Amino acid sequence: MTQRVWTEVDDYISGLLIGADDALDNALAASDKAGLPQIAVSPTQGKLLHLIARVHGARKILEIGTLAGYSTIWLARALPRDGKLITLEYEPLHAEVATANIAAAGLADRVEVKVGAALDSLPAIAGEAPFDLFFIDADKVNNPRYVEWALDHSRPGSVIIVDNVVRSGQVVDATSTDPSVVGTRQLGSLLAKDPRVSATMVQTVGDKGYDGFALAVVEG
Ligand SMILES: C[S@@+](CC[C@H](N)C(=O)[O-])C[C@H]1O[C@@H](n2cnc3c(N)ncnc32)[C@H](O)[C@@H]1O
Ligand SMILES: [Mg+2]
Repeated sequence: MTQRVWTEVDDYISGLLIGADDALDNALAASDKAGLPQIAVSPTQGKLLHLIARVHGARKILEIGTLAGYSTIWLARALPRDGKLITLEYEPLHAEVATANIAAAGLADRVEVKVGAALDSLPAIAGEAPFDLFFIDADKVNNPRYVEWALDHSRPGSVIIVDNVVRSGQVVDATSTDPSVVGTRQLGSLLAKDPRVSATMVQTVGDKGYDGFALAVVEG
């Protein structure tokens, strides 16, 4: 199997089950126009996030790593009208593009974009806890700290999803000095050892290439 086949199959699935979507398509176009990197989740991954949030009945979501708000829109659409999503973004330009995209998607009443380094923003939103669902997709080196914070600000049954945990397969390399790989392996150890959580990691292929995500549920 090659990248060409993975992309063709993802295109087939997107065409079949997602289709054209003005808010999401315009969000990606605005992201490209502003020169933001093309590192959002794929449409099929975005819909997976949306479906998990719906199945879970999430009312309060924390996202770390907004970019242009593509995954934010998918997740926020799963919320009830009185639900809330807080998303943390380091780059002011990314936050500006995301804020416009979220407003254009009709979700400004449910979404708050906070600008700054996530570790600096987290203490200020502790009062919003517990969150029902966390989507962590920012600087991978800090993933262990983000998940620790999530565990401390969750409830039994809260869901934690961490994106990009496969690192092109480098996650198996215990000798790696790549900070993202080291952070991901520390995250894996934390998920394995912490009795507060039960987790798995799933490898994925698609139009984003070879990757994977971690899915965890907070124990009762
Ligand atoms: C992979 S992108 C997020 C993609 C987005 N979740 C989506 O799928 O549409 C990662 C984002 O995290 C942001 N970021 C990186 N380090 C951060 C930090 N320390 N705090 C908050 N955001 C950070 C980057 O600026 C970037 O916009
Ligand atoms: Mg990602």
